[in-house]
Amino acid sequence: MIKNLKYVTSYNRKDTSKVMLLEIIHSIFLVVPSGVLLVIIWELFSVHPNISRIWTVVGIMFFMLIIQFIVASKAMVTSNIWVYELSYRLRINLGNRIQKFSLGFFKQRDPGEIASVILQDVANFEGIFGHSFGNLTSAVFGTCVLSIFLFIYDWRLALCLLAVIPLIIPFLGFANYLFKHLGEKQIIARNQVGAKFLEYVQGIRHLKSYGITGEKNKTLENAFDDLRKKSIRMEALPGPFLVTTSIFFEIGFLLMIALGLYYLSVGSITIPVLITFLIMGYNLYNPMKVIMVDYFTIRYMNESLKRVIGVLKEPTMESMENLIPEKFSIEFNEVNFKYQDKLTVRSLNFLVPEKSMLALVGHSGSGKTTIASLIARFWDVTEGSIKIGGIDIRSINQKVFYKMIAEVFQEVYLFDDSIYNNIKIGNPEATQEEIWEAARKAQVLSFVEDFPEGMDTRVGEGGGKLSGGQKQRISIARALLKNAPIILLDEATASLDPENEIYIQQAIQELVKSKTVVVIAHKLSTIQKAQQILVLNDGEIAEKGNHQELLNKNGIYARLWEIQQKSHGWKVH
Ligand SMILES: Nc1ncnc2c1ncn2[C@@H]1O[C@H](COP(=O)(O)OP(=O)(O)OP(=O)(O)O)[C@@H](O)[C@H]1O
Repeated sequence: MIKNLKYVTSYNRKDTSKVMLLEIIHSIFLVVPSGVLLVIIWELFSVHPNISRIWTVVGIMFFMLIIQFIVASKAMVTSNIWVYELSYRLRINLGNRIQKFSLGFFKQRDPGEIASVILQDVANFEGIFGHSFGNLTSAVFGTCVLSIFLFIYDWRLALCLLAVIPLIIPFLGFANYLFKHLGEKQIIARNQVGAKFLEYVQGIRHLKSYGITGEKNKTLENAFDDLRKKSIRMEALPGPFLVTTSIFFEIGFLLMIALGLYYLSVGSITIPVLITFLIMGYNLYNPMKVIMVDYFTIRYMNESLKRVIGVLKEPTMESMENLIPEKFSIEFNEVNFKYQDKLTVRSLNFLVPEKSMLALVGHSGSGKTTIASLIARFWDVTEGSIKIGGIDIRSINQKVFYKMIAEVFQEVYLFDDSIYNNIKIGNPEATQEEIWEAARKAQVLSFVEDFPEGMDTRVGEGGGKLSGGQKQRISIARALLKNAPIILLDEATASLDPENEIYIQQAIQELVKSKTVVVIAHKLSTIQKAQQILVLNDGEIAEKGNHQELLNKNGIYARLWEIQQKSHGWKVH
């Protein structure tokens, strides 16, 4: 826990020391007035009380009270600013870090989980740490200062009060153990609720269309129920152990009274000392109770912090050397790739010369999308290397790399903005003329003309107000505007109506002109002109050549070709 707190507070070391110092001063001024109380009691019990001395002490106590008030206010404001500053930095760092993760990271992790780390876990840190850090610091120092006073007055009674502490350690240890494990489970359940809720809201359209909102709602209810149970367990199970520790404090206090009375009876202490112990002794335990409660909340917060730091420490995909290629050939050298432990593509060796087209063909699950994703560096290869223009893609400057590649995949994500702005994403610096030109070439204008607001028409969340073919044409326009030298294309013509299909084919012809193209082909008729075709089988290259060479081989490709010729428009997978 200390390590995690050190990690976070390192964002603002200067203010951390300042807050600690203020809290220490605050705790000293909090307990010192009760320390000088003995002087008043002493005077009151003397035969001739020195009233002016009593007033001086009262004056000192009043002065300390004012200082304590000023320091406490300052500590509160400073620590709040400090904690909000730390959580602000945490959020910014998380945001910056997330930008550098492989795109594969987002496919692997639940978006709800990532969101809950940024929103919930950081908020947990902010809420708990701001409140408990000051309490804890002042309680620890308050206890130390108070103990020193008590030891000065009578070390035997002070020892009696403190002797209960070792007895409560095993109970605290056990409560701590329970809290850690149950807290971990509660946080997982809480994040599950977030993730399931997000999934439910995002998928509600499809759930409704299949009439299964009720079933999914049940899953959501189960997640809520799980969270309820785990939250109750987390609060209830360590509770009895904490209550037991309070009983030890009461026992310690009673023993101190008994011992004090005995010492008084044998003349070993005076009445003022015993009265001081009765007042201050009870106060000694209050900060300890605060320590216990706040310690457990801080432990709970630590579970959130662990997750935040876990995300901050996830490996990023930064460039090793920041090189910039001048040519745009693509070369695979002995590439193997595993998703987790599953070897998905193996021993891939091929070269796509600059400005030529490579088509990937194969049954569903044979590895076509994985190869395209590896070129786009959604993931890094497990073994071997991929080079662009002779440079390992891991050594290419990241910004340059993402500008070099344009993807037109089946899944098109459009922002809830105008068609014009959605195309502009391809190149935010493009002029109005360039955007209209891209829209024309990608056959976007041919459907935009039917909309009253034309290019200013809002497409709705995720492009929900457009058809699949229309969305794809916008994504081609984006790619055209990007004018990247490498195009990764996932042909999705099978689900489109004939009119849309013709438009998209025309748009693609525009897009791939003079580019290095890797196309995931579903209809073999569209790739006859490709310079190279790779036929994949279970992640390996089964056949390689151009259309005619592969037909001559009379293997898998020739069979697929024959099937597609017979059933016109039939999809390969
Ligand atoms: N994110 C992932 N995590 C784990 N396994 C994956 C992941 N993505 C794909 N796979 C697996 O890798 C294998 C290859 O998948 P890939 O998507 O590359 O095939 P494909 O040839 O493009 O299929 P399709 O034509 O159906 O899109 C499949 O067995 C698939 O289950």
